[in-house]
Amino acid sequence: MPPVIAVNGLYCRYGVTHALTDVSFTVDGGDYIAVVGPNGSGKSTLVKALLGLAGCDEGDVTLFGTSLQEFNDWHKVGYLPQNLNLFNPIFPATVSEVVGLGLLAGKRFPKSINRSDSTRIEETLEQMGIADLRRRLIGDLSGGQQQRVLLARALVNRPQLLILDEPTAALDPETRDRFYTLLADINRNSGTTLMLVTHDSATVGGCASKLLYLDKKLVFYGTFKEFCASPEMTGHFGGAAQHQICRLH
Ligand SMILES: Nc1ncnc2c1ncn2[C@@H]1O[C@H](COP(=O)(O)OP(=O)(O)OP(=O)(O)O)[C@@H](O)[C@H]1O
Repeated sequence: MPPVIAVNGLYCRYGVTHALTDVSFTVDGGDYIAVVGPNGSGKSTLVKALLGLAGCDEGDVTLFGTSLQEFNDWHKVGYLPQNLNLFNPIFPATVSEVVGLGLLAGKRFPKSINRSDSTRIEETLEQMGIADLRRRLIGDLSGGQQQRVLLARALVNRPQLLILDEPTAALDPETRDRFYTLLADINRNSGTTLMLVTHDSATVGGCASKLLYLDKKLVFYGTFKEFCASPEMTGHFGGAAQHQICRLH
């Protein structure tokens, strides 16, 4: 099986700003990668590069063994973006309809929801624990509930790879922890490969299998255990900062 993601010698910049320099790594099926790093370290740029949305000048990205230039299997990839644009209360769509949009994206014209799609939507709502919200208007829900709906929309196609860019930024700590538990269940139960950009490295360390630390270049990529036992990383971050990331390990 080819790796789910293979990045090789990636360089990305915005004008004169170098966002990523010589980044290479591979992600295997079933991995759960926590992508961390300071503000402006290139995390969102990496996500955009994986989705073919960043202008990178050098290097290759391969998804499921196919170079991004030829990759067409976008139904295998789910994406939850960073900016949680909370819905306006009068946005005229129900929870079921918003989740259904995730299925329409993968269809050719004419796009419509059939009976098996409706079953799939219902199953996904159940899985996310939001079936009781199905007829509510999305704009009437709390931030945590809306984020679950958007996660359901990203998952309704049953993607093999789910990329999440700071999905918990607008959530309170308790809702955030529940969201992380949900992601860990998805990874464990359906083997979905997860790539999660987060500032909660300590919290997510309890569930993610590997840590990818960016600071415009790849500072570290490996298991949390390796990170926590690495004298090189102690030298790089200082013991206190390393302990912050490692305290749940
Ligand atoms: N559209 C853009 N135009 C110009 N510069 C950009 C653009 N997007 C990002 N940058 C710059 O590229 C660098 C990497 O940004 P990026 O958003 O990838 O970082 P990040 O790690 O996701 O940051 P944060 O944690 O703050 O979300 C930063 O210096 C940023 O200012």
